[in-house]
Amino acid sequence: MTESVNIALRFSKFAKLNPNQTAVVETIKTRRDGQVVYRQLSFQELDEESDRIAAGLRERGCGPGMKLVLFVPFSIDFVSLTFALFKTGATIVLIDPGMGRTNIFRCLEEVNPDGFVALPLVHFVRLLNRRKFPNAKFNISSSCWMPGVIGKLSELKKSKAESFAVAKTKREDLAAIIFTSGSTGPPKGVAYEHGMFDAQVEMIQSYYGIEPGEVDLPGFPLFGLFNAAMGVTTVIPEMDPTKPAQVDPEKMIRDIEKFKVTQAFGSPAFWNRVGRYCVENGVTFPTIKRALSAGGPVPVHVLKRMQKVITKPGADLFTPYGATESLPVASIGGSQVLNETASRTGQGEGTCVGKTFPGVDVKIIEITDGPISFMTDAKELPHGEIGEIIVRSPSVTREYFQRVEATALAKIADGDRFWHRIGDVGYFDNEQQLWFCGRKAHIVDVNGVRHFSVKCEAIFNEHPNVYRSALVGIGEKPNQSPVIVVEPEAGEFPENSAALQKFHDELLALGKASELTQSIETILFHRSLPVDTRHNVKINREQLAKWAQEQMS
Ligand SMILES: Nc1ncnc2c1ncn2[C@@H]1O[C@H](COP(=O)(O)OP(=O)(O)OP(=O)(O)O)[C@@H](O)[C@H]1O
Repeated sequence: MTESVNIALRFSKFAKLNPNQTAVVETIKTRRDGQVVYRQLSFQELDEESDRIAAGLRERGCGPGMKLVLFVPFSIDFVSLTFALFKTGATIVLIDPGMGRTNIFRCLEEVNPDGFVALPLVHFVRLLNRRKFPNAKFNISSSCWMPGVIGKLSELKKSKAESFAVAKTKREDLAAIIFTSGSTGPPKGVAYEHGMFDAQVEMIQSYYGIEPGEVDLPGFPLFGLFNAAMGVTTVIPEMDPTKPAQVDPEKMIRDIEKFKVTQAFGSPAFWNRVGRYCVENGVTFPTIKRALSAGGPVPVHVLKRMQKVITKPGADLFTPYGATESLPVASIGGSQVLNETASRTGQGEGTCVGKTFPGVDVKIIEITDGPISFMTDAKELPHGEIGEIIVRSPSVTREYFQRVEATALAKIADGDRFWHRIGDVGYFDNEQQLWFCGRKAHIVDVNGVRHFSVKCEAIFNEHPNVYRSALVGIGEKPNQSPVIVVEPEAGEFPENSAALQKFHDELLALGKASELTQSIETILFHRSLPVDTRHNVKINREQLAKWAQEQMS
């Protein structure tokens, strides 16, 4: 008999062995006197609660083959509902609330869900648009009763679970459909099989040496689920996970100190804000063993500040590299970046994302736009040459949900296995370290010469008054005009023409001094570059190109 694979099984197994360890903590409210009220569940309580919810869901007809949209905020209920759904064998559809109404509707219609496990407000919107979701009959409200719902979460929590058994999910069964952040084109539904989540948990835990009993503050909800499967306590941060750039550092510091957090995950925008506050106020994190940051390159200034904040010997800020479709791929620690690779980044060599995880294969192939059906059609490039990054591992996803064309563009068959084209460009150096040079869609082609965004921007980012910059191309490939759009550091925006001229000339001189950026003659200043809604860090260069064109005309 084949063994069942499901991260809910990992979680339950740990809960049986360590029933009293705290599994999840959430903030309920802050009293008038400033005292914060928390709610927490032990592993046993979370396991039993998710069993009862799963039994209640199953009683009402939920099971394998069903696709249910889970739309509740990151909370204890989110964690117990997710494990309950995994236990029933149903497929969870996860949508980022930050992706905007139009995208949310488009994604939901595409999935054609069998129902919604959601907040009353979501049910209200569902009711207004019921024709768009013809199959959505299995609807559960997370709080009050709504028309068309067949149950409430509070009722599910009272179900009898004595004889409940977890569905026998196989490695290839569909566990979840998770949408990409849509920073290059519309978001796509990534089909996650149970075996892929399981491999992800295994790889992340063993690579970083994450031990049961640790305490994590995950700025990104998916990490909360992995924690429970690793025996790690989750402290749900009091923040809007769709707005990491606006996180309140004081609240993060409060919880990191109170719960002696050993690990915290946040996008570079999260650490930028927290790190600045900590350095300005002399705050350090002596309990943190590892901070993690992903979603885009982590700027050197962020790493430098965090190095002052994370004081435990041997502790570091790591920057795992990967994507929704393929996580993890590679990783590097902030101290290695600062000691060894940052100076090369400043000279335009790209961002070093480190060595690949054990069990992950990465190749660099010649850059092409169309689909590549078989690996025999791809041309592998030697070390040092920039090409498309492709990846193969047990956690890499096989397809986009019902998107044949997008799947064909992103996957390459290789015998009975396959490779994922991550959509990024980069190269391997002689020490087998992977360097990220930007997204393939962001290459600017100047008379046939490819300009890679991350490499070129780094030259301008060396100016002390530049917070970040973005390379955009005006016109059609291969004859685009390159433009660099600069967001100055706070308080450094050139407010008069003399300041503007000076800043402009300094940047132009920097650009002219490097072979990579010699052709860039147009420099524009922007107060706040448009960024993605999930990590608040990926610059929307498509939108910015239109803005640049308007400015120039
Ligand atoms: N450590 C890192 N350093 C540099 N870039 C990173 C790092 N981690 C992730 N990225 C960038 O983020 C991308 C993955 O982003 P994500 O999966 O959130 O959605 P997306 O790819 O932006 O969505 P879409 O495919 O819809 O545009 C990677 O391909 C890479 O460009």
